[in-house]
Amino acid sequence: MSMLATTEQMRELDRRTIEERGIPSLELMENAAREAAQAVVDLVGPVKEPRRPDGVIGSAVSVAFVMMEDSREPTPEEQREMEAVRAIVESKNTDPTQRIAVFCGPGNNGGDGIAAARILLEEGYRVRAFLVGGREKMTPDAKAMEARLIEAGGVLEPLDLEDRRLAAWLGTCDCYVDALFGVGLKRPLEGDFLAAVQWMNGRRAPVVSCDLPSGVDGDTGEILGQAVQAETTVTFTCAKPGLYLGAGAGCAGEVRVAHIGIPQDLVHQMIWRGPEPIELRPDYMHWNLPRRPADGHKGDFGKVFILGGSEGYTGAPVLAACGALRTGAGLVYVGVPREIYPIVAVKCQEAMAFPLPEEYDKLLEKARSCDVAVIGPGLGRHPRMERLVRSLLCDLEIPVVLDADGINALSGHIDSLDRRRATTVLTPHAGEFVRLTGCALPIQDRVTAARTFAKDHRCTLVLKGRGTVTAAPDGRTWLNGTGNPGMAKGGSGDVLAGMIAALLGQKHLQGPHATVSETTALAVWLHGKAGDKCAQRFGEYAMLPSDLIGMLPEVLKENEERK
Ligand SMILES: NC(=O)C1=CN([C@@H]2O[C@H](COP(=O)(O)OP(=O)(O)OC[C@H]3O[C@@H](n4cnc5c(N)ncnc54)[C@H](O)[C@@H]3O)[C@@H](O)[C@H]2O)[C@@H](O)CC1
Ligand SMILES: [K+]
Repeated sequence: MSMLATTEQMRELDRRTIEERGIPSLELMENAAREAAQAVVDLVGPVKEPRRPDGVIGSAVSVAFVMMEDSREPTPEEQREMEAVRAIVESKNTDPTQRIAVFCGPGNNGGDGIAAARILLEEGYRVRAFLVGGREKMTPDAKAMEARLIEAGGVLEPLDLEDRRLAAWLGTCDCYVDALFGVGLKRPLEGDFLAAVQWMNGRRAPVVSCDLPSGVDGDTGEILGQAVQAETTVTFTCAKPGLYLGAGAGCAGEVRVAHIGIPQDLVHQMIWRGPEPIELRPDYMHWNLPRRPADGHKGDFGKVFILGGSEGYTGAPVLAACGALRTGAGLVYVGVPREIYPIVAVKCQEAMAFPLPEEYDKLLEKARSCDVAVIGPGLGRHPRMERLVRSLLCDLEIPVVLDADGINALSGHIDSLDRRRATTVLTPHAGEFVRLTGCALPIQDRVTAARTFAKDHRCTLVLKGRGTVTAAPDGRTWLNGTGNPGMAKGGSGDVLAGMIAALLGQKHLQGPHATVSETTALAVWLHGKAGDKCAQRFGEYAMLPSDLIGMLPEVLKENEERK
């Protein structure tokens, strides 16, 4: 399922499941815990039986000796403590049964952790569950899970990281479960919570996070204080936007969506058919690009008009043109300033470069003869060019993809966008978005920022970055899960602008269900997918935006409808 739920929607969904459908909250928690426990088992493997010693764990033993901060002789009591710590560390050799530490917060996320601890204990793992924060804050469900844990022979201990024996045991763990906070996180982590997060992040053993990596804002991906770096995040019922946005995406590891017994019809009613759904990716094509009509000719697959380029930026319009051609465009025209025309013309094979005519009307006529325009790649910020951009926006009745300096031309002139009679897709990165709107950096809630802009200005807004957000004027929103930091290089955006235009220009791709925004989100997904394949083949350091274009045949072919 690719629908995402906000933290507020999740709370409402839980509430209605319990109150209206009579499904006990403990049952939901038990299911959630079972899924989290399974993720732990997947990481650490089946329970190992105790076996004979086969040597000393060298690196771990040194833990015992770090205790002495100066070089004085240890007191007898310190000596005993060191021996005890050493014994704990060495016990891992005689008792290889996997050790799991579960860090539980006071809320229901903590309840999930306590229940997961019991399940793992019953399976035979060495498990210790720790409560972080005061007992007085524990929810009734968390307390009920504690009672079940005790019944199963376990105990919920307070977490004291100053306790050297405890720290030594924790250091021998094979896996940590992070059940500090889920959708109830309200403010930055501090004190014992922060210390627990830092502890987990400082170890090599993997972390399984319940619902969200603690410290990640589920709606925005913002890090509140610090956040757990998870190996696996088992998120319940629906994934949350914060798992794909910004820094949160970097903390989530592998995201697994676990069904915990919330009725599907309720999920459909509240999330799928909710007023402003957020999707992880556009699903309408079921990941198959429809076959090109057999009798189609080049005019049927979209004529793309590109306006861009300036002295020093001769590559940008060419990258956009190649991106468009490799995404199926029928004909691509590239209009560039006369002084760089000879350079651009040499770089173009299939695309048709032309020098910008002196007369505006001639340029307008040329653009009007096309199905879609890309305005902006490498255009520069000369006032004359910015005026030209605004005039074209006003006069052109074909869809326009506005990128880079095309977007900059709107700052202080947003009315040029509002007056448009045809569709506009804007593709700013954070810096361009800030210039356009005057909002402050960093943009904390990128989903809301993109949505608000798209609704206010009746356009499609693609806010690029980790977890690119595509927002439609009707409130629908897509988050993108593909892509990687290797794409953060000048030129990647030009390729994307060309790709979006190519898909918008191909009429057979747009049926009753595929809106401009949805098609745009598809281009974003394909672009990221090409990036991921480039990262695999060339590595994130070396891959180039032109490699993205080179990878498009593979990506598109994989997604073409099979014969
Ligand atoms: N019945 C339900 O509602 C279910 C809830 N589930 C789990 O419960 C979670 C939601 O539970 P809760 O609403 O109790 O929320 P959490 O468990 O995420 O946290 C809420 C508690 O943390 C405190 N808190 C928030 N930020 C803090 C901070 N920075 N420092 C210290 N304390 C802070 C709050 O005051 C509150 O006591 C979900 O994410 C999910 O993991 C699942 O068990 C499924 C069923
Ligand atoms: K968590």
